[in-house]
Amino acid sequence: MIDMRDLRKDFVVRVKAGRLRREKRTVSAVDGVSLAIERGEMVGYIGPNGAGKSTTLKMLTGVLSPSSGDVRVCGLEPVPQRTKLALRIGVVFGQRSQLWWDLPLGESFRLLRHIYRVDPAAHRERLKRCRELLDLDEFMDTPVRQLSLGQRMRGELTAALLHGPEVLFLDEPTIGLDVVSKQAVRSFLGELGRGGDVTLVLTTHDLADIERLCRRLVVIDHGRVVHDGTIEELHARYGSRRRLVVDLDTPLPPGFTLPGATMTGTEADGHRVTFTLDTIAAGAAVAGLVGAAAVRDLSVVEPDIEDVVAKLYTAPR
Ligand SMILES: Nc1ncnc2c1ncn2[C@@H]1O[C@H](COP(=O)(O)OP(=O)(O)OP(=O)(O)O)[C@@H](O)[C@H]1O
Repeated sequence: MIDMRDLRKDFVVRVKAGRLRREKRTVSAVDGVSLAIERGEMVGYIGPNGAGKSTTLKMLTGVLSPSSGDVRVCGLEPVPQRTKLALRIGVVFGQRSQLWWDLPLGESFRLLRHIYRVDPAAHRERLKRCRELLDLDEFMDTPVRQLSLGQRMRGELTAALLHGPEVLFLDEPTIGLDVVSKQAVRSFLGELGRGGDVTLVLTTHDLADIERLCRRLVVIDHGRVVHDGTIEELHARYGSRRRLVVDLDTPLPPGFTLPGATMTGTEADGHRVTFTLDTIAAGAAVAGLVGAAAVRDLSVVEPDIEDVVAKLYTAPR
C-alpha cells in the first residue's frame, strides 16, 4: 500500500557564518528511508523534534518532491499523480485545517462531498458513522471558527474520511486535546483500524497514542529509521524489564536477595521495595518474597514505553 525505497529529502538552508556572512548548508531531513506498509496496517511513525517525520508525510502525500529515491502510495507516485492520489488518501495535519473557517461544520462536509464527488448514499453512511462515533451532533451547525480544538479535530477526522480513503495519514492527531477528546479520537481510530480496510500512518509525540493503536512502531532519528517492529520488540531490544513493587509489614531481612531479580528501590524505611525482574517471573518472585517477609500488597509494573523511547532518542550513533 505504501512503498518507500531509499527515500531522501535535502533542504538547502542558509546559516550564519561570522557577523555578516551566510553560507549554504544542506540538511538531510529524510536520509534514505526504506519502508513497506501493507494494507490495513496501523503504523506509528515517531521520532524526536526535527527527525524528519513531517517531511516524510509530506512526500507521501505529494506535498513535497523527494530529492531522490522511490515512493509509491496506493501504487501512485505522490507528486505527479497528486490529484488521483487525493481521492484515495485522507490527511489530518494537527496544525492545519481542511475545513472552511466561516462555514458550519455540516456545510464543510457537504462541500467536501461535491469536491470529491462522493456518492450521496456512501457519504450519508460514512457521515452517520462519524457522527455517532465522534459525537458530532452537538456542533454540526457551529461555524468551524467557533469550535474548540477537540471538536475541530473530530471534524477534521470526519472530513478526511468522507470520501472513503484507503490510507489515512495523521500528523499529531491528539496534540493539545483534553483527556476526553483524546480518548474519543483514539477509540475512533482503533475502531477504524479494526475494520482492516484503512491503512493508518500516525506521527505523534504522545506515546499513549501508539500503545493504544499501533502494532508496528517505526522510529526515525536524523532522517533514518532506527527501529521498525512491535513495541514488544522495542522492549526486548532495550532490555526493558517488568518491576514488582511490594509493600511489607516488616522490612526484608538484611542481605536478602531474590535470584533473578534486582532490588532497585526501597522506600518508607524498607516497607516498600521495588524489584526489577531480570530473569524471574512475577509469580516466582512473589513466592520467594512471601517466604522471607509478610507481604501486605504488591503490583507488577509493565515497562514504560516513554523510558525506552527516550533511551532510543539519546542513544549515540
Ligand atoms: N522547508 C524546509 N526548509 C528547510 N529545512 C526544513 C524544511 N522543512 C523541514 N526542515 C528541516 O528538516 C528537518 C526535519 O524536519 P521535520 O519537520 O520533518 O521534522 P519532524 O520529525 O516532523 O519534527 P517535529 O517533531 O518537530 O514536528 C529539520 O531539521 C527541519 O529543520
